[in-house]
Amino acid sequence: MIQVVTPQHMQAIDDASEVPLDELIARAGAAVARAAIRQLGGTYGRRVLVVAGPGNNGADGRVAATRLRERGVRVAVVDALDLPERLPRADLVIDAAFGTGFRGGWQFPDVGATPVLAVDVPTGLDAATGVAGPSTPHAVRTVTFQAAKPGHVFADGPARCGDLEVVDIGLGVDRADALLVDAAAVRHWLPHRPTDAHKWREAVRIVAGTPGMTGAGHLATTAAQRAGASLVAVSSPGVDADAPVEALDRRVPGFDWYTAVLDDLHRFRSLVIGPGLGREEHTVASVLRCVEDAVVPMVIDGDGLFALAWNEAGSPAVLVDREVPTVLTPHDGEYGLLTGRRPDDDRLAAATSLADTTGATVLLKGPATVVATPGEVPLIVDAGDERLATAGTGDVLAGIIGALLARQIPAHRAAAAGAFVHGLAVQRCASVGVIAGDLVEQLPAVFTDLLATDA
Ligand SMILES: NC(=O)C1=CN([C@@H]2O[C@H](COP(=O)(O)OP(=O)(O)OC[C@H]3O[C@@H](n4cnc5c(N)ncnc54)[C@H](OP(=O)(O)O)[C@@H]3O)[C@@H](O)[C@H]2O)[C@H](O)CC1
Ligand SMILES: [K+]
Repeated sequence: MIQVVTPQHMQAIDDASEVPLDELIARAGAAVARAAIRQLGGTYGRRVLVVAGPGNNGADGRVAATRLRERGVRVAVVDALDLPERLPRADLVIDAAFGTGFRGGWQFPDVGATPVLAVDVPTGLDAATGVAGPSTPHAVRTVTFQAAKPGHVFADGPARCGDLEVVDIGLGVDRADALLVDAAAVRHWLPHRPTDAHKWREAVRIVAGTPGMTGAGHLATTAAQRAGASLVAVSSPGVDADAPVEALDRRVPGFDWYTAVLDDLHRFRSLVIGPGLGREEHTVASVLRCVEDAVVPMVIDGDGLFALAWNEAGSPAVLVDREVPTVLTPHDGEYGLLTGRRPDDDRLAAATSLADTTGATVLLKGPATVVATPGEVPLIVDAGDERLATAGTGDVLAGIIGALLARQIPAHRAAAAGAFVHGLAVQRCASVGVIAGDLVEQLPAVFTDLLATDA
């Protein structure tokens, strides 16, 4: 997995390093030159323009200019603080104006359609958050050093950075602030089905869907089945017996459905609660009883999160007291309900603080999803795309995570693996018109591909 380190932490690593700064800059600049040559597809006859600033980012760019000239590339270097009226023509612009030391108020020049290669970050992109400035260029490639920064992954980062290349310049990273989840990691986390398997061994209990929202129960159920649950039992409180739910259906009518759920919960390995449950007072009360008394790993999603938030004074307490893992899956609105404040631009900090106050695993959904658990290095999943912002996809994710928990994957990894698989599923879907059920259909192929690939 790629390590992600905050800019402040990277500065501390630099300061503590025995490698002199000049040497780090020499290595960084050489790596930028190599990336430029790859981008240009050669050296002969190629022209490069380096926009170089006054700090170390500019120094990286000037070293790259020297290396490129040595290879026969025609290079012009312009000073970012003294730009000429007309920029020299080029096949590639290297943005070495400013990196992590930028303090705003400087505009990157208009380079028209010429591709931009960014050194460390495209100028003006906040390396801590990924928020772009007014003139931050859209780079085709960004070369960064030793570790990715949160800014490469969140907010405007992916769109502004283009392809991200992380180059080893010989700094030892003591600890990552987060890890970017990849296929090799997820493959490693997925257990093989044991030879002594039986249908109760990886059984998932789901409480999801109500009259008018039975689809949520169906999506969570089929997703859990396709993600390897050996048996799924779903309760959709209040849904009458004629409603079309295809999975094994144990409907629980009435108010105090929690007793029925808790009574045979010992047979199950995980519980998913919340998708499409509704927000009635008795639903809230039943959810809270389940959270208090269920002694299996649990995913709380959708209206289950609302129930926790509704119980304003007690919501962290009811979670802190749980002795088995809990996974919360909020989007920004639900995060706001739970904490009283929507997450700010520092999404790693937002997920971590909710995990710390609740003791739960928090999966904060977004274009880059963060998974935080007390005592664990946060995981970032950027596998999906904007088509996941479609009704019902969250129900699918909750079902997948429920199945992975039932398969005995620890909560932190189960949540991240679930988000990763969910992201791969949308990538496999036809380009437009994706509905949540399509993700479920893709799951067998996603797991097959994951397990088949060597990496
Ligand atoms: N381990 C690593 O990742 C390494 C990264 N390296 C590169 O170093 C830069 C960070 O270098 P730094 O010198 O700290 O910062 P910058 O190059 O971004 O720029 C700071 C200087 O620019 C001045 N500045 C900032 N904003 C403006 C502005 N709007 N107008 C004018 N001048 C500006 C700033 O002046 P101050 O007055 O604020 O001090 C500084 O002079 C990192 O991004 C990597 O590219 C190294 O290669 C080492 C290892
Ligand atoms: K830059």
